[in-house]
Amino acid sequence: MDRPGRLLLLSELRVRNAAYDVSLSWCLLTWKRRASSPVYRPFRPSMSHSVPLSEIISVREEDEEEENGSGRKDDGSWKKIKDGDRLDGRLAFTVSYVERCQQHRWRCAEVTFTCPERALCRSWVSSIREQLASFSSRPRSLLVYINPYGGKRQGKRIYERKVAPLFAQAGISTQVIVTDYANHARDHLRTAAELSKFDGVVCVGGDGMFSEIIHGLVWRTQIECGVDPNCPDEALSPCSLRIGIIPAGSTDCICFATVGTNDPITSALHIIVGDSQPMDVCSVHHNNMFLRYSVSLLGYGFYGDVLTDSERKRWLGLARYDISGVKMFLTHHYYEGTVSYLPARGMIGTPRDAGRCRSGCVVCQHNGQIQSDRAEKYETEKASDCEDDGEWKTIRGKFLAINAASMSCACPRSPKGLSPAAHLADGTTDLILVRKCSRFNFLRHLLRHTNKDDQFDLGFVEVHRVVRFRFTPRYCQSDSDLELELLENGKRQIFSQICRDHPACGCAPAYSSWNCDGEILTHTAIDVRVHCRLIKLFARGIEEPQVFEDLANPSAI
Ligand SMILES: Nc1ncnc2c1ncn2[C@@H]1O[C@H](COP(=O)(O)OP(=O)(O)OP(=O)(O)O)[C@@H](O)[C@H]1O
Repeated sequence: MDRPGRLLLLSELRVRNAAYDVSLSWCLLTWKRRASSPVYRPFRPSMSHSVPLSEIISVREEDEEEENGSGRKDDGSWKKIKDGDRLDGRLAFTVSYVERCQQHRWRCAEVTFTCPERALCRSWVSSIREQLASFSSRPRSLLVYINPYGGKRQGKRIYERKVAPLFAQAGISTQVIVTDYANHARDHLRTAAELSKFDGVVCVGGDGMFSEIIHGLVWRTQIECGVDPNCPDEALSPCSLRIGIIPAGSTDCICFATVGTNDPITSALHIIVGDSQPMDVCSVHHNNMFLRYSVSLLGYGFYGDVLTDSERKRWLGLARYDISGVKMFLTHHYYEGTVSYLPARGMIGTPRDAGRCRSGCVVCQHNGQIQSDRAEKYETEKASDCEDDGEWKTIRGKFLAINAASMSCACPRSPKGLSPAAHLADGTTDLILVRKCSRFNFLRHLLRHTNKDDQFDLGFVEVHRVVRFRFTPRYCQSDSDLELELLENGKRQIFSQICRDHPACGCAPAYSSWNCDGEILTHTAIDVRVHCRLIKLFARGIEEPQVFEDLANPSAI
């Protein structure tokens, strides 16, 4: 069998009139400048470049016009060719590849090689094309949904100008649907979409649009696999199609957490090279009735109230979140209820780790394996109480906020996010309980989302890594629960309840709402279960700066 590093081609070719030794192996394309003089030249550009084949976007033979220096590109546009770039009638080919820029951005770079003979040029082009065609993870056909009203209403323009040309260059065929109404994409995916024709689904929009896509895709997968989506105890079947996100919304939190930047070109390149990032999805039920899926934040209390209030102020644009945030902070409502949860057992990592979920995360890999082993065991043993072999814990109290973060929820506004050490694909969610405290203390907690201090290192905040949880607001608790509480707390409690039920007195409301990835849920009593690695994105997680720098400057490797 051939070894991965085996050399496929080695030739002396020219790049900008300089001689280079160019080699092609199964994993790398390398071009190294031939030493013309032994004199040390510190300011000369790097002498050696390497590009992983997996990051080559396309290769094309230069046409006659370009060879003759007329400078016409394949797509009909014109580009400037400097004198040194003129190819003087010799045959040449151009390789487009991923180049890393600052802040996790990717760009498409090009290098043109000039060959001494036509046959050699053809051999190079066909060898590189053969290698690219052998990458089975690369999508060939994509179903694209564009929300024309997301964010600044630039979705269509962003796709047409920045993304479609790259897909065409990489030879990807597309079916594009511009949505006509909210939930158009979800409904199309649930029923009409011929999914067998595609290798992936692309969402051009924000987090709300992404949520539509997963609701359509996850639902469709369950129906096709015979799983009842309304049953909270059923393990959901993973979706086979990957999802790409081209950010064109207002916050684009999911894109930021999985790619490290909100940049349409970077996202398009991750799709083209066929990246794959698994991701957990939480199902949210109320009494055996499916409500929604969530991938980022479920928030009751503060974050639920901010969303509810901001929805009434849509006309204010993005400023509505800040205004509602300040208003809800000053209002300082707290809510009573019971949280029960199933802690994550036998897994590595805690919500207070210093390490972060990054590309190739070992915590996700380890915990994901444990979860799939358990799921297999469950399948073979069919143990009805498999889940209950863990111990449910219960906390009753008054809370300013109850948050479940299935990912860090980092975004440009809050670079650390609500739970900085949360993982994308470890099968858990971080349950954060902020108990009733003074406004000053709550402000301290909120400010820690933006600075370096540990936001959980406060007496009134607790955090648990869980695989399932339930919440019941106080006034949904059973009569016997309430009687017990009243007996415990004495007569004063009865008057407080009467007061709360009486709107005229203007005291705090008894219920908040759940903010589920930016949508308001219709019920407050919910049952949430994490489904490990239910979906996959065309992404690779945020790359560590070290990896990033090494690959950006491969000659240094
Ligand atoms: N054609 C359409 N007309 C009206 N609404 C639509 C249409 N297509 C999609 N939507 C809805 O628009 C909502 C918002 O879209 P999207 O998430 O793309 O942008 P955003 O809200 O500005 O960004 P973010 O969610 O990142 O803050 C989504 O909930 C989606 O269901």
